[in-house]
Amino acid sequence: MRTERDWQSLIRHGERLRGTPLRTLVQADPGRAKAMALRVGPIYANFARQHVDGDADAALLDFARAADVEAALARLFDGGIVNVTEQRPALHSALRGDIGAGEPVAQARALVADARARMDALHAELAAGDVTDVVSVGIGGSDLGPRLAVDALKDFADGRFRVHFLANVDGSAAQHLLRGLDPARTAAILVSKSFGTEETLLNGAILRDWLGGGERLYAVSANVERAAAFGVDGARLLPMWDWVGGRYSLWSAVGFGIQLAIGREGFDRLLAGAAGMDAHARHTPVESNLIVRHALTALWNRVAMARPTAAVVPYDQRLALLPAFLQQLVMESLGKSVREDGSPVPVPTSPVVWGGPGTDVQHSFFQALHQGTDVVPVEFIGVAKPAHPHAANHRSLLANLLAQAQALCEGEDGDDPARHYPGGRPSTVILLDELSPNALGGLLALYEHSVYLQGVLVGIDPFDQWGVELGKRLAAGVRPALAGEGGVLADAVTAELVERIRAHAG
Ligand SMILES: O=P(O)(O)OC[C@H]1O[C@](O)(CO)[C@@H](O)[C@@H]1O
Repeated sequence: MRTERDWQSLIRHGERLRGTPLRTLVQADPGRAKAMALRVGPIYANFARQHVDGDADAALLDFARAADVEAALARLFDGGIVNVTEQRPALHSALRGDIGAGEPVAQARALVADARARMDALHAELAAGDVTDVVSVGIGGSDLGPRLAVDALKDFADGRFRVHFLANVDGSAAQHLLRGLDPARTAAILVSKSFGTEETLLNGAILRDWLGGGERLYAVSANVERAAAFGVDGARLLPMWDWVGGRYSLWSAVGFGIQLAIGREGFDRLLAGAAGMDAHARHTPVESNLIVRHALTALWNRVAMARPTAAVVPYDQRLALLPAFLQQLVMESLGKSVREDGSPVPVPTSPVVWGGPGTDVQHSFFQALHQGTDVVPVEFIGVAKPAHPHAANHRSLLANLLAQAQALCEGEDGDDPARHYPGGRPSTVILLDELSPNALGGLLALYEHSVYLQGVLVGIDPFDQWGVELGKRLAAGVRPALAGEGGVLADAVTAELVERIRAHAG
């Protein structure tokens, strides 16, 4: 656990640096552009426009060493109990490579190999039939990662299946999706680790009825009994395990939809990219470890510079869903107020993560980034090589990315206050050589491990999500009231709102 003194050192460096404009730091040292950059395989990251100097950097690295991040990474990969409140390991790395050691990891890997073989068999069975469309039904971690990967990698689709996603319990989502599909040529995969998630069960029931039975109904779950009770044949059930967190699960059978979209080889390359990042995380000293640098930068902005939000802006339409994926990964993992031992966290935790694809968002929220009263650190993501022939568009896209990052940092003085750009707004630029399955795998693994280390640095459990439970419990009481079947609702405001809804629900 961290001590107050450690935090004070970072906070003091933050206060000191507030007196030195970011652009002064950047302009004073032309070597910074190269010195503060790292490359891991197809992923290059440049931190030169973070508001950090040599002394602050040294303090951050000291902080990481004092928290023994290397041992923490070894603990993660080797199956240590890193999910303390649930007393579990978090073995997502065992889904994609052979980085870890020890008996729990070996056992996990054997289960994973078996699951992959079953995925291949079901894939072959589906491919041999006349199914053209597959609907992956799930929410949160059982949706966001696979949905992002299928969308981001559509240039790599083998064309055999169209893969769709259904998450929201709003019936409009199911209605609009199914309107365009033929039940005779559609299969559904119900993806739910718990098989107890209300949204997935309700949408799953719509799909089961619409398909006319369980013949083309598949599931991925750790709860075999509940899936069977729902009507899923054991032969069409793929496994999940409690040692894989939902938001870290796209590499498992939860990503079956990804395999159906881009083929077994494409899925393998996605996993290989993540495994490459695992190896980098495990074997690279802290000062040149991209994961450590990324995590320390996030910690710096949140704690030392007290930035309450963080924006993610991919300049690539194929990564439009990345901000939504990162919202769950970061905010469900780090949105905690107590440490593993139950004591209050002495510093602010998860930033509010938000964002959208450039250049679109330049025409919506960038005004506030440039001239608003809050400083928002931005993570820009660009892809060097396009997957289309429109070279002029691609140059424009990347020119905008580079110009925005420069403008946010440098600003521009103006006599007219309305036209003055204060600058001093930090950003990181991440460049992928191309948006391949391998590069996407590496990028997502980078974020996973950075979030884990941010949890370690703060002392919280990044693998639980108890905060989501209360609302779910209360919804169970409100539902009958909405149907007019409930008793008296204890909360007067909720009761009033129920009455208003019932007056118009029809
Ligand atoms: O896979 P399941 O069990 O349906 O859970 C879906 C999602 O719900 C959550 O538990 C949050 O409500 C997430 O952590 C999880 O990814």
